[in-house]
This record gives sequence, structure tokens and C-alpha cells, in this order.
Amino acid sequence: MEKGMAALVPRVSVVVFVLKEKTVLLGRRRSPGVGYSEFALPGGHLEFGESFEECATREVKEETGLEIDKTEFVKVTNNLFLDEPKPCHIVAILMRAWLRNPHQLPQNLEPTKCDGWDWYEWDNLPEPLFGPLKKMMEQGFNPFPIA
Ligand SMILES: Nc1ncnc2c1ncn2[C@H]1C[C@H](O)[C@@H](COP(=O)(O)OP(=O)(O)OP(=O)(O)O)O1
Ligand SMILES: [Mg+2]
Repeated sequence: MEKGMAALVPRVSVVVFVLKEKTVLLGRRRSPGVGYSEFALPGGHLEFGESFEECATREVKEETGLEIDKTEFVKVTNNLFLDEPKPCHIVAILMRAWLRNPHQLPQNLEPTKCDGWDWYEWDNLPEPLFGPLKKMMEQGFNPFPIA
């Protein structure tokens, strides 16, 4: 490999459908890079030694202040962003969870990364939606458990 060139490796991200009644929590991304200005789920990179549930709990807390409960795995996706200025390959672990206290409000704790958080119905999602999320929605995925 050329000197000074970072190795390109896949990374693992944990992203969370935080569910409240019939809605899911989304925020508009402000961090430079993939999904800039698009609506996406809270989440981030899995840290060394973490379980998926621990990572979900930590990322949601860091980004929104919300405490989640009943966190469970729903799906894994393989995401290639090869045409980006900084190409990346993300294995996304999608989790779902509910609020520990249904009255707790989301806070925008990382305002350089996100415009703010709000609840949206799955049938009426905001645009522009982050690519991987849009694809899942178009394929008929639904994050809510079957009643
Ligand atoms: N729904 C999704 N499907 C696939 N990939 C996603 C999804 N949501 C986010 N990602 C990707 C985008 C990013 O490349 C990656 C990490 O998320 P991101 O929010 O950018 O990290 P972060 O800055 O919050 O975490 P860290 O501080 O751990 O790096 O996950
Ligand atoms: Mg994040």
C-alpha cells in the first residue's frame, strides 16, 4: 500500500429505530460525509468490546439524551458508499427499542452532527431520507413488531 494511504476496511455501525407509539425518531444529519442533510436514525460505530445493545444504548443517549429499553436486533445491512469523497463500507446493525420513560423528550446533544430529533410516522417519512433507510422502506421493511 502507498505510504500515507489509510487502509480501507469495512466498519460496523449500530443504528436504532427508537419507537414511540406509531412513530420513529429521525434527525437531519449535519456531519460532513455520507447522508449530509438527510434524515437518519441515531447511531454510530461499534466500539471495541461492546454488545450491539450496549452500543445502541450509548449512541442514543449521547445523541439524544433518551434512555431506551427493550432493545432488540432487527436486521443487518451491507452498505457501500464507494462514490463518496471518502469511500466507506458500513455493516449496519439495525436495532429497535422503546423509551424507558415515554414522556422523555429528545435533546439535540450533538448539534454539529444533527439539526434536531423528531418523531415521524413510517408511512409519512420526511425527505430527503438517508439512502440506506430509503432503500429499506422501498423494499417494504417495517421496524414495528407484528402486532
Ligand atoms: N440506517 C442506516 N443504514 C446504514 N448505515 C447507516 C444508517 N445510519 C447511519 N449509517 C452509517 C452512516 C455512518 O457512516 C455510520 C456511522 O454513523 P454516524 O452517525 O455517522 O456515526 P457517529 O459519528 O454518530 O459515531 P462515532 O462517533 O462512533 O463515529 O453509519
Ligand atoms: Mg451518529
